[in-house]
Amino acid sequence: MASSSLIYETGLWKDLRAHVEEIKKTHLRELMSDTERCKSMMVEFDGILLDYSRQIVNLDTLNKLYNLAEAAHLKEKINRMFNGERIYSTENRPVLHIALRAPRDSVINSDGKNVVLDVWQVLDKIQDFSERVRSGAWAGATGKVLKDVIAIGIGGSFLGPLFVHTALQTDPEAIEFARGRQLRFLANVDPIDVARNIAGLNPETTLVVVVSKTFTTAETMLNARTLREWISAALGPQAVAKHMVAVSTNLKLVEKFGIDPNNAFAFWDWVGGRYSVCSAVGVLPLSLQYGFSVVEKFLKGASSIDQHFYSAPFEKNLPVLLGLLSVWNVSFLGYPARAILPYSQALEKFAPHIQQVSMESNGKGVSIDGVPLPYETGEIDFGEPGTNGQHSFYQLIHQGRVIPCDFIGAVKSQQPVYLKGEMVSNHDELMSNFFAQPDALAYGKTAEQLLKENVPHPLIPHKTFSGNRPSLSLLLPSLNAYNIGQLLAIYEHRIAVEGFVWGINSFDQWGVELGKSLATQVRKQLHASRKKGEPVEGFNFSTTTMLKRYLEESADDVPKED
Ligand SMILES: O=P(O)(O)OC[C@H]1O[C@H](O)[C@H](O)[C@@H](O)[C@@H]1O
Repeated sequence: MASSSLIYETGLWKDLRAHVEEIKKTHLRELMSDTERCKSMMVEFDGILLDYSRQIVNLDTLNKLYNLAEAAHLKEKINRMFNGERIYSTENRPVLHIALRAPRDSVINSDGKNVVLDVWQVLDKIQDFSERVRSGAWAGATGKVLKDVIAIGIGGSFLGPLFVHTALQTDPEAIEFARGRQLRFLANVDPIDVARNIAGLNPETTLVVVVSKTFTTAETMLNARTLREWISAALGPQAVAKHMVAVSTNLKLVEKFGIDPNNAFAFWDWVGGRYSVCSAVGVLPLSLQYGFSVVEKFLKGASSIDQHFYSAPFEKNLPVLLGLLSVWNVSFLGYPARAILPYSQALEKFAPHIQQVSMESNGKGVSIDGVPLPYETGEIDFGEPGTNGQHSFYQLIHQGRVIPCDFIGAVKSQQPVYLKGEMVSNHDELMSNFFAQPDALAYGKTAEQLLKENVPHPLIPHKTFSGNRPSLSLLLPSLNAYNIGQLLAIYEHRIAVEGFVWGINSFDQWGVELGKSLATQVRKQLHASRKKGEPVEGFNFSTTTMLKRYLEESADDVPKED
């Protein structure tokens, strides 16, 4: 129980609170006119430029935030993570996703064991297996090349790999390696998702990868049984051995399911589900689709950020700066949401992935010592690629609620288009918006400006923009596998920084358990009512009414078993 004091009780926290009034006196328009200030808020590392000058901060704010980080022992916490200490206290585990992308010759010890050796043993196995599948040396039961892969998994065993796959899909190098192959993801227990995944696929040419850290997740296991049946029905039960492999930390359950443990790719309990995309969870399906060499570049990009995060001083450290700014926005300025706005269709699945990493990590109600928090943690993350989002929810961001925005853009497009006679290239057109939106949010538009433009008086209030809406911009050189790895690691570590400062455990997720156990109760009831005609019992009036109606109206749809 409570052993250390909350960061909230420190003088530094109170000092930052008091500082809010001060900073709010200056509009972002004025803050932006201070070139020296803006210059100091541009930070570059390994080709990535961060511009946070449109945050509602001055140099004083930053110093106060660095002091807060010190009071929260941020550096020590980062070191403890990198040293393999058991910082995931509620399950007494280390948090070592950084080891998943560490160079082969590096040493990261956990309990006196160099885990990098284990990591590379699995990476080598993935490389070998994916090359055999891709070449046809490992073929399906009827001798055909397994050119299509369905990866079954949910949550952390799905969102990260989906994000990276979506991002690589149009990368010119990755395209070459993916020719003639397909990768699909089956996550939802909704049978519609099964139907969509198998549509147009032939079991003879399909490899199913069951991805589950625990190998107990209800959705994943039911989907795995469903696709096992799909393969068996078409090719006979013996075909399963050639058509199904697994990724898990629980190799015993993999075997029990009927998958040869030799065809299973391990990872370890020191990898959190939502931090597992660099383990076999992501590396296996992505290597099957794009070849191991492309995926290795992705790992290298993440590793570069790991080193930077570990060693750069706070004022030059991208994840630390981003994390501290988030804490500032949430805890002091009182902005509970964050919009993730990549100006690239390739990053279409970035916001959904970060949603899990961030909201499952930092949406907590107690401190790491179990003390109820007197302040809120975590952000409400959402986002869409620009420019699509502009035509959807930006209205609210410009004139409604204040939502700090992350603008993410790339200098080079994966798929440039230059049309004759157009003013600019298609990528320039996209990026015009990337550069314009942050200023629109920061500066807004005043009634005086509108008057000068002869806007009719009654429309002036409607066309006025208050401005003073914070954002930050990340400009990447391009969006190849390496850059995608960098981006992933920046956000992973940013989220850890926030959790470290808030003094919470960013690595557990007890909040998802209650719903799961209530679903078990409902599942039992549905079984008892359908199979034995038992009445609905033990639920409140509302749930009972809904359940009865569902059972009655679907009675004819469920086939009777003998
Ligand atoms: O990989 P699995 O063990 O199947 O877990 C899949 C997911 O389910 C859980 O409910 C957790 O909330 C997620 O963090 C996890 O990634």
